Amino acid sequence: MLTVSGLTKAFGGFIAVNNVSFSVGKGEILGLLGPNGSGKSTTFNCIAGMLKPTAGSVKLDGDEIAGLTADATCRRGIGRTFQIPRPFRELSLLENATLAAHFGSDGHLRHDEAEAVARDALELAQLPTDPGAQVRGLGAAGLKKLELARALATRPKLLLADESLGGLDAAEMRQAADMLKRIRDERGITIVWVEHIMGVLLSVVDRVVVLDHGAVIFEGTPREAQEDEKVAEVYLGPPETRAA
Ligand SMILES: Nc1ncnc2c1ncn2[C@@H]1O[C@H](COP(=O)(O)OP(=O)(O)OP(=O)(O)O)[C@@H](O)[C@H]1O
Repeated sequence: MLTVSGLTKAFGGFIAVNNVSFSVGKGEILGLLGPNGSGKSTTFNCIAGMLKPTAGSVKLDGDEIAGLTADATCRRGIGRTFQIPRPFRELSLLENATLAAHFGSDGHLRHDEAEAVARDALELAQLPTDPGAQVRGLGAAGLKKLELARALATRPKLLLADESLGGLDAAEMRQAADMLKRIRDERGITIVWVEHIMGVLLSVVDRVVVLDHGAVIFEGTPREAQEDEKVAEVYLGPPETRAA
């Protein structure tokens, strides 16, 4: 469904993403991993239209989308969450999700239709749907859920989830991972999940791509990733420096 080929992004003379290629099949959950600064967000932003690639191709169901704006990629069916949630804090949860539903439909939904889509998205993210439920008072996990609900309300076929585990405790991480899996299992939504920590992600994703210094250093199953020496080196350092 998504094919990234030779994706390159330079900031001046610095190449943040260097000739990156991978693909994601329909209904798959792909984990895009790598340490801080390895180029994950830049790759993600080139796919979602927040950045224009310097070179390369991004195809969604065979159509070239590299260089399209973020609005255009959203309307093609790419929904994304942001690492740092920035909801409209003065609006209710339902209003936040309804706005996202309107945005995702490019204004083609009636308000009651957008609200129905929003309720469904909030339910999927396990948030209250009553109009009185407010953003204030939500903790880190609640804000991450709202971020997910807003992305789902745009009715994506491909969900790009950015650092969904940041700031969560172990139980909340497990819940966040299970939620992404359920979204794929129940709705068939394809997911690219960007994360710098491997942990719980490996128990949920079908395949893993690991970036380091802007390049793909590994692609394979979660089990293969756990056994791969290059991946271990990137995450744990050279063998001689690791604790026994
Ligand atoms: N707008 C920019 N201008 C210049 N350099 C940038 C810009 N955005 C990112 N970079 C650099 O590109 C490299 C890759 O950054 P990127 O944010 O994609 O990494 P990341 O893997 O997502 O890291 P993190 O896990 O910390 O979010 C880093 O060295 C970063 O400093």
